[in-house]
Amino acid sequence: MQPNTWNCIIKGGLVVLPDRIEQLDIVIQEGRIQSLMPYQTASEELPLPVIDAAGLHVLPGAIDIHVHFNEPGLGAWEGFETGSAALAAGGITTYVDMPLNGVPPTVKPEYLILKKQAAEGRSYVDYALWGGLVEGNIDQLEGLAAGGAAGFKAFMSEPGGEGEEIFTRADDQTLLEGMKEIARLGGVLAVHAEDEQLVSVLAAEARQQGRMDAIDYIHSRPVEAEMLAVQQALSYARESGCALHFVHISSREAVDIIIAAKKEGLDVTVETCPHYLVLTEESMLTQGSIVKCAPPLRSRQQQEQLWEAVREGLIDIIASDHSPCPPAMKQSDDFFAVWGGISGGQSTLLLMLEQGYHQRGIPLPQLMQMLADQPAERLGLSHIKGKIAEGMDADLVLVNLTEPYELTYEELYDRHKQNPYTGFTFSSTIVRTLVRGNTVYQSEQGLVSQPVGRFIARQPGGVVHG
Ligand SMILES: NC(=O)NC(NC(N)=O)C(=O)[O-]
Ligand SMILES: [Zn+2]
Ligand SMILES: [Zn+2]
Repeated sequence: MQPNTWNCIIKGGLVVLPDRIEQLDIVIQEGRIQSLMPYQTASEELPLPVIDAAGLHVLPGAIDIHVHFNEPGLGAWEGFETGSAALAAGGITTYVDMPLNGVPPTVKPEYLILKKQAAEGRSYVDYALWGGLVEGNIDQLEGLAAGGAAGFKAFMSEPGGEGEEIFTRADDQTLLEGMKEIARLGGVLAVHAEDEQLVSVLAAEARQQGRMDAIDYIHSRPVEAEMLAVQQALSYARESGCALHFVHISSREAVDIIIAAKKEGLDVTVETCPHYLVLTEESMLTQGSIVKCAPPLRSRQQQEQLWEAVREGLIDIIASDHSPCPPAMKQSDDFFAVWGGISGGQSTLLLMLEQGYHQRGIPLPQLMQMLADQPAERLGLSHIKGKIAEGMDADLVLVNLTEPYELTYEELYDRHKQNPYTGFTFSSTIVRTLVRGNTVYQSEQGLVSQPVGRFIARQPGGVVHG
């Protein structure tokens, strides 16, 4: 048997397939789904350990393509062990770590190797790694792709950050030339789309006038800044032919611009995050810096329009943008100065089940398209991850949709436990998380295995396990 893979049968669960839900037995061999069999036809034949899933739903393990775990260099902010433990407890079985907020940032092949070494043997779930596109590193992109980078990330606004070699904003020329190179490599570029010119002028004006509260921060990063940057990035995608992914889109206006480009035939995808669907600018006024993010939380009306986009199937991917920091970096009277980032990695699936399925009646297969199938598709992982089908990795989450679960401070596995939904009671409980057939988390016992996660190297034209 390959290391880190397991054999078992998951019996009688309500299995969420891409287009329907069916009661099935799932036979797992060598960490892969060997067969999906009608209920009660598998367990007698095969001498395998049986996991009884009667009364539970079996979902494909969620795939979070947008987390910041801060290693190498800034493990005190999060780190692979605590970050991936939080994801395992939240039913996430694969993540893709962002190239910034670590030291050094992942902008050279040798830095990608350092990150792989930092993660080796320390992740509870499988992972891939983003490379970065920054000013002056276009000649490094081919080496990053050869090293297995899942794709590339660029910022159109200043990302901020710490360390002597921080991740910088991609100016227009870097963005366009970088997209041409990424298109040549057959890769994808993920973009933080806010117009730096507009947000920096508005922030400077506010600070000159001594206006440095949460509301001033919110007003300094209006929806117009997101729309401007989206339009600019799309114009470069048209010119370069580069596949484009917009991270953490916060407004329906930006979604509509992206959908129009999709209809033109551009290869473009759109991601939003649970915090834009669950929290509003009011939350930033009441909960303060723990929910500071860029783009900022929007109005209730914006939120409902974003939910409509989710329901209409216009949102390709839901990702956490788990972006932690030491608590001290969240404390300042100047709201512009505190770290921007929300630590929601453990609660993405719970929130989307709660507000998407329970409250808005969005079917589970449709939810899991955004949480698993389409994230895998975007990063060339979809022949091994992202759905429940024969031959796929046995990355599964058993959920009890009728058992309430309180996300207490003690239940949080991330390092600084700054999850804004702490204390919230959900209608569903994540009962068990399996990575390639191995149970890594169980609701009663918590983490129940060593870190079994593996690096997934993306090779041009396909993916092989690292
Ligand atoms: N430097 C960051 O981690 N930034 C992140 N922070 C947010 N979104 O507030 C991001 O993804 O832009
Ligand atoms: Zn961002
Ligand atoms: Zn981010």
